[in-house]
Amino acid sequence: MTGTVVRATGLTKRYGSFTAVDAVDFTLEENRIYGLLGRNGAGKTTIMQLLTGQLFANAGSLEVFGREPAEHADVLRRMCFIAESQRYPEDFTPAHVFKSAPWFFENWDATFAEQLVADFRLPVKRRIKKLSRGQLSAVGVIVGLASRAPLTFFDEPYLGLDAVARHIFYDRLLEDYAEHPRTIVLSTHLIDEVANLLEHVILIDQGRILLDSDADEVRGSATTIAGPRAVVESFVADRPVIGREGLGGLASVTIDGRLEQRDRIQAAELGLELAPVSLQQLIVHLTGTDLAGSTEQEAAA
Ligand SMILES: Nc1ncnc2c1ncn2[C@@H]1O[C@H](COP(=O)(O)OP(=O)(O)OP(=O)(O)O)[C@@H](O)[C@H]1O
Repeated sequence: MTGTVVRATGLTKRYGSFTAVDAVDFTLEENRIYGLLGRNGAGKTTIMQLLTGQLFANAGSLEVFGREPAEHADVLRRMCFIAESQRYPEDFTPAHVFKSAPWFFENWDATFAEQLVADFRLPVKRRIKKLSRGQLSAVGVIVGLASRAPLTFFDEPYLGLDAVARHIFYDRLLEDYAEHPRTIVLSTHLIDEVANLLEHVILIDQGRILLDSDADEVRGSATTIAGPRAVVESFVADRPVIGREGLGGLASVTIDGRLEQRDRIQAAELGLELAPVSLQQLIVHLTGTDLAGSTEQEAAA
């Protein structure tokens, strides 16, 4: 059974004369993992702050679990928001944070939190202000996971986390989500890393929604064709090209849309390889820039 957890209509947030969130409409459904993606300053954090009652909208309507989130304790209690630079009380240790977590999160699983502490090798008795950047992020990730809040937001939670720790986060998130489904919103620039986690993608650009789509549909909406440059270029000649890469005589060209069966057969006969397009490539195309600062080589003209 699924239901709508968040319903935003015409949601608008202005800072003075600047419109950070511009009349957006979207819903978040129960028990799905969302990617809230977009370039720096797109409005992702602002949207999450509106949803978690930390900011008031200037216009539009917002329902979270059927009510305005701000000042409704019963709604706020069902949410967990992990910010990029989460703050904790002065002189707290991670142990203090985890001990007080059940007051805020009724689904808190202390055993799961302990397992995560071991996974992240977190020194729980060290004062938070003495923790490394990555260890501080691990505290937030542990709170976000072990709280099992019905609506959980991770706003770029991995600052300073090394690759091993980030993959522990992704693995534990997926394992735990399978056992305890809930709605999770992940805002990140490391799109390729989380691509397989995401079930739905909302792409924000300059305060507006550019894409709101099932992740599988997004992935299937373009194709990469690779092989000898001349053969590839001839194959894509009349098709909508959205990206080109290559080295020497080899080219890899991405086209918008799916290929028909006869095109696939023709590509195979020409010895061309067809590959699915990464979510990141598509998003780079849609927003006009590489979010992760990719070093992929553009094909020589
Ligand atoms: N308190 C504020 N006063 C004025 N402008 C603000 C304020 N907070 C955010 N903004 C502006 O609103 C826009 C959206 O900011 P927001 O933090 O939501 O972006 P973001 O998508 O989360 O970006 P990033 O990926 O860089 O974290 C930005 O242009 C930002 O400069």
